[in-house]
Amino acid sequence: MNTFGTLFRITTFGESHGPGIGVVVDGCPAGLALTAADIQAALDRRRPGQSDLTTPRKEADQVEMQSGIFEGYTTGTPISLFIRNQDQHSHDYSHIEHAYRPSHADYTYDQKYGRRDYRGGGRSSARETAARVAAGAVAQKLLAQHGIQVSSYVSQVGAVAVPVGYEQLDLGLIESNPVRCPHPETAARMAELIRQTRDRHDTVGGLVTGVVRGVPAGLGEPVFDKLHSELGRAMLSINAVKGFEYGSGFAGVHLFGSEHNDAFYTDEAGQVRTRTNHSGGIQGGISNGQDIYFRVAFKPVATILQPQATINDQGEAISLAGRGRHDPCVLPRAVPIVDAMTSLVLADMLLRARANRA
Ligand SMILES: Cc1cc2nc3c(=O)[nH]c(=O)nc-3n(C[C@H](O)[C@H](O)[C@H](O)COP(=O)(O)O)c2cc1C
Repeated sequence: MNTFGTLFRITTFGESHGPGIGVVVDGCPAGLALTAADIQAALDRRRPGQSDLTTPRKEADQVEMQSGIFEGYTTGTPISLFIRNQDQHSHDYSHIEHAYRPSHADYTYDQKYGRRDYRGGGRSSARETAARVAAGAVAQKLLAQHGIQVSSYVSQVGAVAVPVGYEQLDLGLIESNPVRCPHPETAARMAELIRQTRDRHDTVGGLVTGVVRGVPAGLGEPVFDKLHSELGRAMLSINAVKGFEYGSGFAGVHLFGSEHNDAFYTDEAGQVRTRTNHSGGIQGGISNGQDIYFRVAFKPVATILQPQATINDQGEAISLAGRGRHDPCVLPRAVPIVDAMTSLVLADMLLRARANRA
């Protein structure tokens, strides 16, 4: 399926080497102030060539708004956003026409479809995520109107990790460095590790931490499409993602119930709050009004500029080395993708919550 969401719905289309990539956003309410600049700002955070830490590939990623907006406001009709491909360099890909790149999607696409666009991976290319980022910017505008703020940042690259939790960070610093890590000392060490990895013609993975503030209690669904299961599905649908955890996550198994329980209290303003937030702002699949936070693990991506043993589509052993321009670490560019997928889930749940009570 190329569609995501229930009431706030997106369908993405396009390949890395076709005319472009696009998205149709269905179900966005009318009357939301929206300009191309809102969407462009998000795309500029994802596009290649932003710093020496990302691929030097140049894609301007200019968004064209083709429908759904009139005089600066959404009209309630499908919003169609298109991003033309510019820097395709098809000749970079001839060496992989018949090869199965290790840990990429070539073999599995051949098994499923029996044919594939080998130039840059077609639909398996993370270029598709540009469409999600464009749609996510629309969702983020809707959330902002309801006081919901979505942010995410790089919290680990390889073994270099931010030593404190998100509550102790100034999330206003995320854009203060090219790594998108709001802990400047750690960001510098991460940048150094990414440069060393690039110079060794290798790749390195890491973690993105997502934080959502201002979520009212009551968003989410009780059984299969719990708020955290939808967030997990959204994150695990991003290229190169290997893991998702929210709240205390896997580390919670080290605590006893007496330590893990989030005690309720009512604050001076009469708001229901919890003293700790191991639940990650979600209980029974529904937001409880506390911050939502989660972590997403990205693998070291597959294309490395050094020879690797693999096979071709005839099953013959070959040696393959990546060519061209690739990210040594996709974490800095993954941040706006995590923001987008988070915003899409929450916008959908916001609209669904309106249908919950008489
Ligand atoms: C922003 C971003 C950029 C990526 N760039 C590359 C790349 O340059 N080379 C590569 O091998 N994989 C890259 N990937 C990952 C592949 O798209 C992904 O590993 C591949 O489609 C196989 O899917 P899987 O890893 O989810 O199983 C990138 C992922 C993201 C999120």
